[in-house]
Amino acid sequence: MEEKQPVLELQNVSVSYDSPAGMVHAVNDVSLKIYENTIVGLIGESGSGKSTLGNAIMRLLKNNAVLTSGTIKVMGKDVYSMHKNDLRKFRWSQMSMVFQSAMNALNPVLTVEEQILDVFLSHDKSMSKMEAKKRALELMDIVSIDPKHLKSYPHELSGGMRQRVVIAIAIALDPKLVIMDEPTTALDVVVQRSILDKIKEIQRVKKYAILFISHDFSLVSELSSKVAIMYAGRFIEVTDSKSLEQPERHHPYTQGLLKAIPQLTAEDVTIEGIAGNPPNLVDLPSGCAYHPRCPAAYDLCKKVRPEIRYVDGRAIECHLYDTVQSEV
Ligand SMILES: Nc1ncnc2c1ncn2[C@@H]1O[C@H](COP(=O)(O)OP(=O)(O)OP(=O)(O)O)[C@@H](O)[C@H]1O
Ligand code: NI
Repeated sequence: MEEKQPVLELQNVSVSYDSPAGMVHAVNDVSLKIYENTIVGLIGESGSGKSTLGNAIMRLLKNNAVLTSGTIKVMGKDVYSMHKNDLRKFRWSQMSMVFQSAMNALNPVLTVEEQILDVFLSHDKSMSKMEAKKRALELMDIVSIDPKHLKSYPHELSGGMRQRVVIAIAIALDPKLVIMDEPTTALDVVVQRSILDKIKEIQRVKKYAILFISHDFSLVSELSSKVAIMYAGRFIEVTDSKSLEQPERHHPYTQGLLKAIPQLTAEDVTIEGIAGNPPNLVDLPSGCAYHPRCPAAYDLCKKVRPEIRYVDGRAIECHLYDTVQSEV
């Protein structure tokens, strides 16, 4: 049987920033496939490389960043071998991103309607203003914003509404892949919940492939079917979300993160954080980058970087699991 084409395919992707302190190895050798109608979560501590990867997929890296290895394909097309003009059409129509803190980056001098119309009219020169206005109204309905706010300026809207506008802009052209970088982080819990429910609802209807970036483990595992756990730029584990209900047979870092989630039902609600800090990405530790913080680290971990092993269907980079099985 012919294998279904992934919407997003990352193959051994690495990204570095050129900085005065040296090369910052922000993303290191990550591989992942996301198929249509699925949400994959990407989690990791601050500075682990999540946004860099999102920006890399969109080919919107900062000037001092370089894709040092690997390929990024969206709908089978290599994003980095695309001609600039094709890329301009491809971006937003096939792949889009809700950028971290984007709700604070809406243009303050344009109304919501002007910003949405701009997306339609800049991508489809043949679209009439009438048609674009009709589509903007439909979008407002999808993200549940009263159409009267089309005439509002961003500062007149609440944070939750601005975030809905940003999501509306990202899905305006009905892309196949939507990257959402911490789309609810700055919002209070109630608003966060309503935005999440909205994302789930839109995803169900539109069958998007979504890469959902967050540092909130419980939120990500609720929303996604699969989760990639990033540490020092590497996917140290890629697992189905369901498996996260059991703390056994995961990467020690994943286990540390799981322990850090407050268990509201448990009698003992002490939260154990992970001791230590993430490594300096200019000068990564030898062997496994997690070894200085890992309670289970032994000699080999300091010397040799672990290859991926497949443990109960999870891809784990850890020496504790010594049998290197092939992917089944
Ligand atoms: N323009 C830049 N120049 C140099 N280094 C950078 C630049 N942008 C990011 N970095 C570094 O790259 C690493 C990864 O950053 P990135 O923003 O991708 O992390 P993140 O996982 O998204 O973090 P957060 O959860 O805080 O958003 C960090 O060490 C950061 O300091
Ligand atoms: Ni980020």
